[in-house]
Amino acid sequence: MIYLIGPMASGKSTVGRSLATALSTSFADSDAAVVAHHGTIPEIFAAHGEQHFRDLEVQALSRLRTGVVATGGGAVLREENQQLLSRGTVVYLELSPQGAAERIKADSNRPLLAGDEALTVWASVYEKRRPIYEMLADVHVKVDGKSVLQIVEEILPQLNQL
Ligand SMILES: Nc1ncnc2c1ncn2[C@@H]1O[C@H](COP(=O)(O)OP(=O)(O)OP(=O)(O)O)[C@@H](O)[C@H]1O
Ligand SMILES: O=C(O)C1=C[C@@H](O)[C@@H](O)[C@H](O)C1
Ligand SMILES: [Mg+2]
Repeated sequence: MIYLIGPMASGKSTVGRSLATALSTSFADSDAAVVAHHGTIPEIFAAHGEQHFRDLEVQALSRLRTGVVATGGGAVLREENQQLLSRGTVVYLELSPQGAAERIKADSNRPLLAGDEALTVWASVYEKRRPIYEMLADVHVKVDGKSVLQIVEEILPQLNQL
């Protein structure tokens, strides 16, 4: 199992799909798995709160057992998920605030980034999580200024060296 971790908009879903294709394996996304069963992420946050979403995220991740899995940006917060990820190979995508600014402007699907303070929130959420991403990472790639294909080509040789 290969898990993609990193802050919101770092490209876990996009790079994960492309990495799975390169490795001729399956791709799954824990956010998409939650949404498929429980409705959109903004709806879940609004109706039941973030901790309920985290419970659903733990359930979804525990059910994904093959191939490449893109996690949600906050999945690493839960101890159960940290243990699960540690049993697989973890790829951490690092993104700068400048890179994030370009990506999150027009996106309304991340409840934690709703509103004018989106980038400030993104950065403060990231700083709290950065030590966990670094602790879990087997492979660490800085994604700024790189195409999805370039990122995949950077990940592949590092996976082979593990
Ligand atoms: N290397 C890249 N270059 C340019 N744009 C990218 C790149 N990777 C991803 N993107 C774009 O950035 C946005 C965020 O990507 P993506 O949804 O894959 O991030 P994510 O890490 O899965 O975010 P989340 O934590 O919210 O699930 C998308 O619009 C995607 O098309
Ligand atoms: O970083 C986060 O806490 C989140 C990231 C997204 O992938 C979603 O899982 C959700 O919007 C929460
Ligand atoms: Mg995603």
